[in-house]
Amino acid sequence: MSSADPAAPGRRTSGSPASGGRAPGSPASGRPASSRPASGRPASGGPAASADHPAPAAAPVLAAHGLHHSFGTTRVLRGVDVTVAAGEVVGLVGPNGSGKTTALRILHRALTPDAGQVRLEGRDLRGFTSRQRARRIAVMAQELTGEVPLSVADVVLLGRVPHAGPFGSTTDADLSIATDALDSAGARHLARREFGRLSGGERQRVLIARALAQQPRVLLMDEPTNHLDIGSQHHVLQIVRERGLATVVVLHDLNLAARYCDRVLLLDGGIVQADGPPREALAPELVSATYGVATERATAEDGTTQFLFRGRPVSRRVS
Ligand SMILES: Nc1ncnc2c1ncn2[C@@H]1O[C@H](COP(=O)(O)OP(=O)(O)OP(=O)(O)O)[C@@H](O)[C@H]1O
Repeated sequence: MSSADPAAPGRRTSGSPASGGRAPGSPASGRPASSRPASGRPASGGPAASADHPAPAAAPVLAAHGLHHSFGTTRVLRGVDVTVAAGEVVGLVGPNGSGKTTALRILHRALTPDAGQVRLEGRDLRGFTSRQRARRIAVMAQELTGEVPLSVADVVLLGRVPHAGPFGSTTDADLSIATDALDSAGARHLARREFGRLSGGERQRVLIARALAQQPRVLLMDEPTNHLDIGSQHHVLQIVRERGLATVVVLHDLNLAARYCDRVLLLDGGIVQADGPPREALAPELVSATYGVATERATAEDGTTQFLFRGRPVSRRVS
């Protein structure tokens, strides 16, 4: 890839704990349209009405079943299923150490599970070459590799590498795609800056642009909003929704998960405690038991869900 500057040209619940409600992976847009905000960011940044988002196809693009994994003697995942369909945004939530990142890493083969299988487009993920995987799955990991002495434009163009021809040269199409990705992520003005000198939030936007430039079918994101200001958090998740990709996103902010995800998977102790529409998977009693904090759920004037955490400890579930 050249260092051309793209800026120049341009468990299942249906809310109940692990009880077998909807099958994991079933389309999640069962979330009532009325529960979605009519619009977003305060006036335009939330998810669009579900009518704007085609219902996810029944067949998942990416499906993991029966994942078990341990690090040494620590059992981290204990029979986890994760599925995501085209156009579906699945939120992976749960307390620190519950296994979210581990599950996400298994979904793109950065980690091989002790047991369980992952299928991409209906085929065993192990049958894909790394290049074939990279053409289909983009990952925005937690780590910010800030020491890389590359410009922002170069970092975003790295997203095009899996699509490059035999000589790896950057085409006009690559530049146009990278520019579009930078625009979408609100980072075009950063194109000529050195990546390693950006702020945490700026880097986050650039890494999102790189993932978009990859033009994947599946987007895996590990806490993509953790360095972003409130407005930017909404902006980024709105972008994610608009792209219509099969997306699995690790989030700590339950208000964001409720607002932007079609389906939420609540992990605790390596077990899926709930997998369903946010209204069900994030029922206050489930949230309280999972996080050990008194939780109330309110509905704001614009119809969005707002969690209130009282800070008062309550007994946690023992997984
Ligand atoms: N490479 C590793 N070697 C040993 N233990 C690990 C490794 N990676 C993760 N763990 C452990 O596995 C458990 C789950 O970690 P994981 O990162 O999946 O949790 P998480 O839900 O993403 O947490 P957080 O919300 O804090 O990011 C933790 O106890 C962690 O210390």
